[in-house]
Amino acid sequence: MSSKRHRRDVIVETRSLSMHFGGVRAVDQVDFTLFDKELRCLIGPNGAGKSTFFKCLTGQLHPTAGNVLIQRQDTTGAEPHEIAGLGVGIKTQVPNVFDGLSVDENIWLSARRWHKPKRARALTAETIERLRLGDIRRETVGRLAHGQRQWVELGMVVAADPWLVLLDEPAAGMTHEETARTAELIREINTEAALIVVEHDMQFIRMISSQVTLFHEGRILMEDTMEAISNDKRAREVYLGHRA
Ligand SMILES: Nc1ncnc2c1ncn2[C@@H]1O[C@H](COP(=O)(O)OP(=O)(O)OP(=O)(O)O)[C@@H](O)[C@H]1O
Repeated sequence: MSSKRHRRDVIVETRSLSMHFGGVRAVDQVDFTLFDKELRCLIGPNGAGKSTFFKCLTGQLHPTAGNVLIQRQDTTGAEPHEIAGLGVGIKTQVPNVFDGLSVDENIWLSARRWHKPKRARALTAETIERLRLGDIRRETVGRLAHGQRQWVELGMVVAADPWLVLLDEPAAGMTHEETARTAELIREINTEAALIVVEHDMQFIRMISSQVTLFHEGRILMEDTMEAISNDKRAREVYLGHRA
C-alpha cells in the first residue's frame, strides 16, 4: 500500500453520476465520497440503484453522465481490468473462480496476476492463513460448499494486496455462521484496505458496523450508521419497513 495516502484522503468520489436505462433513472446525479480506510455499506430497497452504482465504480457499466474518480484519477468509462490495475480488488455477484483448480492455485493465480513470483508466493501463504483456508487449500474449488467458494473468492481479492476492495453481496446465500465469519473477514480486510460493500442482509451490516449509504430511487437518501438509519422515520418507510 502507498504510504502517501492518509486516513482522511478521499479515495473514491462520484460527481453527479447518472446511469439511465432508457427512461429508467437507475442512478441519478449521485455525489458520493469515500475516505481512505473507510468501510461503507450500500443498502436500499430492490431497484434502488445500488448494484448499478457499484457497477459504475467497477467499470462493469459505463455511466450515462457524471464522473467517477478513484484516487483523484478520472476512471469514468474505464474497463474493470483497468480499475483492478489501480490496485482495486473487485468481487462481483458473478463467480470468478476456476472450478477445476485447487484453492491454493486459485489464490496463487490472483496474486501472480499483479505480483512477481516471490511476492505472489508470500501473498498466497499469507492469504490462506488470514482467511483460514489451510484445511481446504488442496481441495478442488468446484467441489466446495457455497460459503467456502465465497471465501476463496474473497481470498483471491485479498491476495492481490488491494488498497480498495469493492464487494457486491459477499454474504449472499450464506448460513448465519458463514455470514458472521464473513463479517469478521471483512473487518479484518478493513485493517489494511477501504471497502465498499453492497449488501441486503442487515444483520450482516450490523455485524460489520460500518457507515451506511442508503439508496432510494437512484439517489442517496441518507448516510449514517445502521443504528441512526434504523431510527430515522423516512429511512424506515422506504427500506426498513420492508425488511426489519
Ligand atoms: N441492464 C439494465 N437494463 C435496464 N434496466 C436496468 C438494468 N439494470 C438495472 N436496471 C433497472 O435499474 C433500476 C436499479 O436497479 P439496480 O439493480 O441497480 O437496483 P438495486 O438497488 O441493486 O436492486 P436489488 O437490490 O434488487 O439488486 C431498477 O429499476 C432496474 O430494473
